Amino acid sequence: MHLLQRGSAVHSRTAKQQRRPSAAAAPLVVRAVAEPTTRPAEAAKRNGAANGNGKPKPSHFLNVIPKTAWEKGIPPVMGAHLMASGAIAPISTSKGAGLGVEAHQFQYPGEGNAQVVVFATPKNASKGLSKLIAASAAAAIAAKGSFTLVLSGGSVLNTLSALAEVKGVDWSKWWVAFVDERNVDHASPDSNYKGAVEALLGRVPIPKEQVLAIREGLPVQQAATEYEGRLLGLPAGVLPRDDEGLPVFDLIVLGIGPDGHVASLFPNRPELAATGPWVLPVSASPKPPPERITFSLPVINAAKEVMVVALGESKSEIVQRVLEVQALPGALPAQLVRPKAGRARWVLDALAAQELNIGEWENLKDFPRNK
Ligand SMILES: O=C(O)C(O)[C@@H](O)[C@H](O)[C@H](O)COP(=O)(O)O
Repeated sequence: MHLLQRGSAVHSRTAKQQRRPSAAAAPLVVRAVAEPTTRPAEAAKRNGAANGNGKPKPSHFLNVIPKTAWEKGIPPVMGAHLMASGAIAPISTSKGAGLGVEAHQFQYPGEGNAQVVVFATPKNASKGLSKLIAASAAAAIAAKGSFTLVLSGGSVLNTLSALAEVKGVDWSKWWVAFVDERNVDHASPDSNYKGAVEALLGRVPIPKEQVLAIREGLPVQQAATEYEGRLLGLPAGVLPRDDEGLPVFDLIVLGIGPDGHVASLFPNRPELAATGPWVLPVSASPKPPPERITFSLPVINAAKEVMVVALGESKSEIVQRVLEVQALPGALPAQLVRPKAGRARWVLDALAAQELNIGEWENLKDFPRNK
């Protein structure tokens, strides 16, 4: 585990903690920010309801997997729950529309590589994130002479603007790709590329040929294939492959949507189960615009490091659900972000973290909530 910079608090849940309740690991709190404004009683009530203790929960907490969508069962790539015995849980134990879910241990492979970093304010988070990214870049450049940064769209792009102020960055070694992109022209206000240029790329001297934007004006399937082709063509010194042939990006920075989507991997959609292509076309996206391309989940999880950035009160509910509430497989794509050999970091501000019960994560009797 790594400790992070001043002004933030780092929290981890380790696989060891979850498997061996008697061997609690020491907490990794470096420096606490102002206590989050969690109201324990309300949180306990909500969490209890989410675990099927008989209390109804509001409809927007329901995780519904339409049976018709997965006739042969939920594909394993979408995540399977491990039971306390270590066995993989049955596909769904939902008794009805998400109510009364059976108790399973909330535990996934790679759990020990996850950290939550909480900054006091969005400004601190933006600065802190910039330093984390710059540190990842420096490490990658020292190790392999290049740094591959993969961006998503939405509000996270603005958060990256502080990166342009960081001193001593060797921008000439950076390569930038997009974990998802809307299938629109670069000049469109919907373009993630345009957002990234305005927030960061237009302000730093990364060579233009090292910024991989979507090709404009193609049908979405072709746009995905063409983008994947360019990634496949990158030299191994820039984009190495793992033993499964998947690309190992140095850092993927994700935002998160209110439904738990990351990149353009939306809940209970077929793209979540894709294991072949690196880049997938998405049509009829629930978040506009309707056509997008997205990295597959295995490509995201092959990265050396993934950061999920969530700032502000509007993200607090989904952050709490993803980090503390067991979802049915596929219901919360963000819960499936678990780099198989790398590290996952959640970068939050105090408002986004306010519903979390971080203090209880060390309480092995009540967390994970498996009763
Ligand atoms: O292009 C996109 O739409 C995304 O990459 C998407 O995954 C985004 O990151 C989240 O929806 C969060 O977006 P906000 O932070 O703007 O809510």
